Amino acid sequence: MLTFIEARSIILNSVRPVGTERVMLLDAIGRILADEIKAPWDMPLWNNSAMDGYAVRSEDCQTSVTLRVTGYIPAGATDTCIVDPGCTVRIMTGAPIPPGADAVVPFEETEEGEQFIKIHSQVKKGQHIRFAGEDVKAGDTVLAAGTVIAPPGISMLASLGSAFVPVYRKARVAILSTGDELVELGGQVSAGQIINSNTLSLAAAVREIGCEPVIIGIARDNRASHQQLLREGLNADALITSAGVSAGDRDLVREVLAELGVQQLFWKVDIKPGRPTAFGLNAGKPVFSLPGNPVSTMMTFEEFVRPALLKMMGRKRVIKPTVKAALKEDVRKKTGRLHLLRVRLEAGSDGYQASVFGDQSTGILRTMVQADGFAFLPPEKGFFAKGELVDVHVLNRDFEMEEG
Ligand SMILES: Nc1nc2c(c(=O)[nH]1)N[C@H]1C(S)=C(S)[C@@H](COP(=O)(O)OP(=O)(O)OC[C@H]3O[C@@H](n4cnc5c(N)ncnc54)[C@H](O)[C@@H]3O)O[C@H]1N2
Ligand code: MOO
Repeated sequence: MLTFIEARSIILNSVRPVGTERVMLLDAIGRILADEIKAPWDMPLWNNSAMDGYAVRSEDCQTSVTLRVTGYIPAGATDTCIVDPGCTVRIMTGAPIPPGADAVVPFEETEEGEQFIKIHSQVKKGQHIRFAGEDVKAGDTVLAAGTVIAPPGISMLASLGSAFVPVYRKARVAILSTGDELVELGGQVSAGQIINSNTLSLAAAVREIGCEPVIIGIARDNRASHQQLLREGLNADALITSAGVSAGDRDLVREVLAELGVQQLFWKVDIKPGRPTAFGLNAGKPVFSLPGNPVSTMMTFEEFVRPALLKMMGRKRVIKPTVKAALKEDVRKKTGRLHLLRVRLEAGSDGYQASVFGDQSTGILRTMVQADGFAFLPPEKGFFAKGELVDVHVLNRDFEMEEG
């Protein structure tokens, strides 16, 4: 059977970015830049003051000096005035440095009179001036292709006049649940039935990473229903199904996918949970068949589907960060399979600690709701002592934030 790493590699080697589009700058937040952005001009465009104060000629100010105030330049001024020897000009932060001046003295370092000011400290040439091009030079690459666009990137693009930005398109991801026992949220739940939560957890997970979920519905446990809805799902950029992939009598997903031309690349991975996971390609588009237990569905999404979808949207870093964490208690497991345990994390001065705090059965949703990460317990070992370091995939970093 395939190992976890082998299965994930097959998936990641099979997917490609879905394509690009241009969006308005504000809509680019959180998206991935598709082309590098070069600066069309210097930033700042001209030498300007970094302080509210006086623009001076530094050579005049090597000892205590009195200077005549001959002008005033606010930010945004278009006409400027020359600073002659023995003179100074009042200047505001962001205003252009006037000809003649080569330094700025902040108000606090002057003694201000009506028409004269006194400066007692020595002034260095260039002090408190922001020079043209000191931040960015025309032609510099300011954002590389593949950058996740965050507010600082938006600021840079706005400053350089980019109203529209080339980004990777959002992948459209079809989601199909399967099973006769399922009822849609809001419907009447009779004996033997359960609410279709997988569609919603998957749609939420898909949306959380910036893809567009396309909810296909529920395929019932017969061939015709599977054929109709799987075919519909195959129109999207990717298809995720849940349930119907293990050894049950009515586990039809793989069979019908094969009939529809999907080439299966693997079925079954040596992990717990998630063993019945299958993966295939339909004309280059990925098809993920995840096990139906809601916990297994979400864990296999996190570990197999999420990295693939991120790659399809142009992301380079797609695998969750791994930290080493010390187990807070002894843990036993069967040997033979890689086990992914839902753990809570604590960050202390000695590093991370992981507690296996709840029932790890795949039927227990509550443990999933409270987990900060998945601890990876390797196949060959059956006992892990308290204090032993294990690899943990961090689900989110909220546990490291402080209460306010
Ligand atoms: N003989 C074997 N039996 C099972 C195996 C096996 O290898 N051999 N694997 C077990 C494992 S592990 C898992 S996981 C499950 C997964 O099987 P399926 O993917 O075929 O899923 P189902 O059996 O249809 O459903 C499992 C479970 O999840 C509930 N479910 C399904 N869909 C949804 C949904 N959309 N929303 C909420 N809950 C859902 C379903 O009612 C079942 O309780 O198979 C084991 N058996
Ligand atoms: O692999 Mo199943 O996914 O153990 O619950």
